[in-house]
Amino acid sequence: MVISSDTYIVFETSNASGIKIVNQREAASSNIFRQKEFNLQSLGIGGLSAEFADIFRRAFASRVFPPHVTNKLGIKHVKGMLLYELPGTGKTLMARQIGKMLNGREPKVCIWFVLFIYLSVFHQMIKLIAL
Ligand SMILES: Nc1ncnc2c1ncn2[C@@H]1O[C@H](COP(=O)(O)OP(=O)(O)OP(=O)(O)O)[C@@H](O)[C@H]1O
Repeated sequence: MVISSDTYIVFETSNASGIKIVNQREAASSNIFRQKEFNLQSLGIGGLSAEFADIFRRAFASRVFPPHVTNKLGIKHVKGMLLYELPGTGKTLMARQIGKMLNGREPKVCIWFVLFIYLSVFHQMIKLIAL
């Protein structure tokens, strides 16, 4: 084993140990997925495994690497995602369940953003009709 100035040593403890390691945030990998089971059935989501895998790959894959790795590789985390599909097909359900799984906040629909999208599409349609 070779230890250089680029070597990171990450200390981990088992949950039952009661020991909390602090001040190694830069080196430690994200623990948002530790002991989280991605079982869509148990989350009450049916038939969206492919969509979930896509969301996972795009939004969360980069977050499993420690910050020093993502910084060096210039990887930027995805911070937002626009889900689009027909009404009632599980977009909100999926966002809500993923949020719960990550101990995040309840998803909110930004009405101004939705309005902006509608106006943009409307504007494009007017331009097409005018041609
Ligand atoms: N794949 C699914 N598995 C289980 N329940 C689902 C699924 N898709 C939709 N539902 C149920 O149907 C209802 C509507 O779903 P949801 O609100 O997530 O749809 P949506 O795509 O966000 O709709 P909208 O575009 O109208 O906001 C919810 O009660 C949800 O639990």
